[in-house]
Amino acid sequence: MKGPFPEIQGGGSLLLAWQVRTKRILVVGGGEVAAGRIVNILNADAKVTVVSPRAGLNDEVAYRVDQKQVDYIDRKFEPADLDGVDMVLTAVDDIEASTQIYKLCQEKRIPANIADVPPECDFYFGSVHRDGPLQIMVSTNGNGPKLANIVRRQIAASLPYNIGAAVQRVGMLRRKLRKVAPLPEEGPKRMQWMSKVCEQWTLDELCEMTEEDMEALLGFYKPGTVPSLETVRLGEPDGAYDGPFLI
Ligand SMILES: C[C@@]1(CC(=O)O)C2=NC(=C\c3[nH]c(c(CCC(=O)O)c3CC(=O)O)Cc3[nH]c(c(CC(=O)O)c3CCC(=O)O)/C=C3\N/C(=C\2)[C@@H](CCC(=O)O)[C@]3(C)CC(=O)O)/[C@H]1CCC(=O)O
Ligand SMILES: NC(=O)c1ccc[n+]([C@@H]2O[C@H](COP(=O)([O-])OP(=O)(O)OC[C@H]3O[C@@H](n4cnc5c(N)ncnc54)[C@H](O)[C@@H]3O)[C@@H](O)[C@H]2O)c1
Repeated sequence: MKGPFPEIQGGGSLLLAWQVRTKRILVVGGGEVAAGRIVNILNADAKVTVVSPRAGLNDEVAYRVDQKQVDYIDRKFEPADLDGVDMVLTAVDDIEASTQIYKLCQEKRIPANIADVPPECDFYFGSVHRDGPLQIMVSTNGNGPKLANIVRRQIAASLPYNIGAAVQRVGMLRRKLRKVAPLPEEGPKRMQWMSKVCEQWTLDELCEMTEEDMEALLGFYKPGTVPSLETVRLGEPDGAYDGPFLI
């Protein structure tokens, strides 16, 4: 009999939004695949070291090195390169070197992705859509990377054109709200109110919300009720309010 709880569907992977801002990531190799990996991890503000002989660098990786967007070691991988490293990504055209690096990473318990060698990956990459603070990742769990790319593009095409901007505005409003209602015990009410704003306002309204609108909206802050953008712009609480809820 089915229980009331979600059924477990094993065989997936754990999709996370890994915060690598303060982490050191070693990229082994400087070809086309490495170039793609480097974009992904620089977009996540990681500290990046690339190790690869200069002759093997493609134009994009050479550009990142010249611009000092990454630290660079001009030679083949050596085990000491793993010192102080939090994550390793390899993209080399040398299967034996890859396997050796993966084994060293396992010994040192450093999570590693060996490009295109699934059994030697602690985690896979996915196909990612990015629009400002919004990221959507599609994984087929190793079944069909090209299909992941196709699904990702289809999802992206179906999104409202301004969704990234809406997410960015909502983030700003949430930070401001936490200043207006900072107490931990206000958390549940604050969260309910924020959810209501997201549900009641259209995406277009969320996007066009200026900082002035946000300040005005927060002047109306009262758990359980959210005024319309129109009301906020009129600047006066409507009949439903017994005045701004000031903390
Ligand atoms: C999503 C993406 C992210 C990225 O790499 O950034 C990614 N591969 C991408 C493209 C791509 N890779 C390949 C093709 C050729 C067409 C085809 O085979 O379909 C294309 C298509 C293209 O180039 O357009 C070849 C390939 N890839 C892997 C193998 C080995 C194997 O399957 O055994 C082989 C076969 C080699 C061979 O046959 O010899 C393995 C992996 N590739 C993964 C990720 C992980 C699983 C992700 C998932 O299942 O969702 C995993 C397991 C490990 C990893 O590398 O992390 C990126 C698309 C990004 C985008 O465009 O949006
Ligand atoms: N390019 C693709 O679209 C693609 C698609 C599928 C699979 N792959 C696989 O991904 C891997 C990398 O592909 P690529 O296109 O980036 O290769 P590439 O030939 O462009 O680059 C390989 C890089 O590895 C470096 N390298 C080789 N041995 C090294 C070592 N011991 N230490 C440090 N650096 C070393 C080289 O200098 C070069 O920068 C390969 O295994 C390839 O088969 C690539």
